[in-house]
Amino acid sequence: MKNLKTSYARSLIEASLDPLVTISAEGKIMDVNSATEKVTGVPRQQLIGSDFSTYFTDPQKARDGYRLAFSQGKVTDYPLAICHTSGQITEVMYNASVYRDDKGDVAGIFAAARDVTALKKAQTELEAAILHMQLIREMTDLLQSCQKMDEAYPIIKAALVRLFADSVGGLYMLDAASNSLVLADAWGCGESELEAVFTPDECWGMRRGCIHMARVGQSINPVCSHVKPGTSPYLCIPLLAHSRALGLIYIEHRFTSGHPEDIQRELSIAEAAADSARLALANLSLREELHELSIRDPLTGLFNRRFLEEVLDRELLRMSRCGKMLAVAMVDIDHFKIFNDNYGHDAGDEVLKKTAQLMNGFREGSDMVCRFGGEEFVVVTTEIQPDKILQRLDALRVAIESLSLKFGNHQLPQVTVSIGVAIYPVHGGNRLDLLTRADQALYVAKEAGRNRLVVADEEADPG
Ligand SMILES: Nc1nc2c(ncn2[C@@H]2O[C@H](COP(=O)(O)OP(=O)(O)OP(=O)(O)O)[C@@H](O)[C@H]2O)c(=O)[nH]1
Repeated sequence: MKNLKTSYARSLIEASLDPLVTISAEGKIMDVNSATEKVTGVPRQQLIGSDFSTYFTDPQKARDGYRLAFSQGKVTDYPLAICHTSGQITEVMYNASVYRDDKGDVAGIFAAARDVTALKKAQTELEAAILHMQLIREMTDLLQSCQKMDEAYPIIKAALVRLFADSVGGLYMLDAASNSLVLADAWGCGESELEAVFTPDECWGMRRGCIHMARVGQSINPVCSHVKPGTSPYLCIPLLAHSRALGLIYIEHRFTSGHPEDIQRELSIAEAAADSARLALANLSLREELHELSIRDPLTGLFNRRFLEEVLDRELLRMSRCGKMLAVAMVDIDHFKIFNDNYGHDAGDEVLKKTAQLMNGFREGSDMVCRFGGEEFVVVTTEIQPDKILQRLDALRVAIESLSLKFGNHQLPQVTVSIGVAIYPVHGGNRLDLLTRADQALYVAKEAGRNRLVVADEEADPG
């Protein structure tokens, strides 16, 4: 009968998929089931009689739990990690209670472990997913407040660095003029480690218009030619808005594992981040295009009067803070009406364009040239030394005088300009005063015979 009971108890213990163990009062293993052999990788004969704590990643914590069970009579859901001889770790929760001998004294502990590795992994993944979503939301919020593309790049970069920890990557923007992707920002490496410029054709992600992942597991995806040899698995995330290419995010990433579901998760994160970045960049590029249109004169491509007024106010404030001087020069083409009257309006336009081109080439540093209206231009130069700027402006006048312009088969007459100059703070402290004084000086130049430069009179009143 006793044998029957023992055999019944053994069958029950062996039937359990959870590791079960009895431990003596001295901390030696007295009995185990086969689930314990499996989780430790150690055969039963070797386990029995050995110190129970040595099979855990943290033996001290295991001994503390054992003592707790001894003093309290039991412990529930005590977290430990069992280390297999292969190095594989199994996260477990222990439930243990004391057992007593015939006299009622505590003889040892009976402990049952529950494998919570999958649960823990799911928990970690959930926490990571929440963190990722928070980061992407934060990035989206910040991107919505950006006013320029340049402000958006560091935000996208910061989010990607955190989303793909330990990654190497780069943000490329498409330069429409040269049809090339230009590295705007890089992380996790020196910029020289990434290709600085390449064409969209060299990237499979750009060609396919979707995320391209290569060098991952068994993937047959081809490696893009912009990727340097010997790099880790990588992702190319094209930034396309309304099927217009804006740029590319390149991420060289140590994927958490080669498991398909892990790879799929990383792809989803990349897609969510790219969606947000794509929308924000599309809005910003549209806004920049509109802004550019609103500040340029369509005929000459120079800045327009509206932009001049905005910049001049800003620059005057800057000059007053740093105590430097600024020059406003009004440049007006002499007898411009003759070009229109004698050669037609298109010839007049040609003269305006060529003069504007020459003036644009004359710029140095932060000089700004704008078309003020009609045949009148304004040059603003900051942080000047008056003598030098007057010399440069007169050199501009001479250069215009030397222009040789043709329209169709006609050689056009010589183009000359008159220039009126006002200097901050000598001739005025604000935009209106300076423009008025420059205009008055221009009038004097015209009256004096044109094709000359006149500086505003220090004594005169702008009013
Ligand atoms: N072709 C062309 N002509 C323009 C444009 N804007 C203004 N004009 C013309 O420019 C001429 C300016 O002439 P005026 O202001 O009389 O002066 P001017 O002939 O330059 O003579 P001064 O300034 O006195 O030397 C006018 O005939 C305008 O119609 C433009 O965009 N294209």
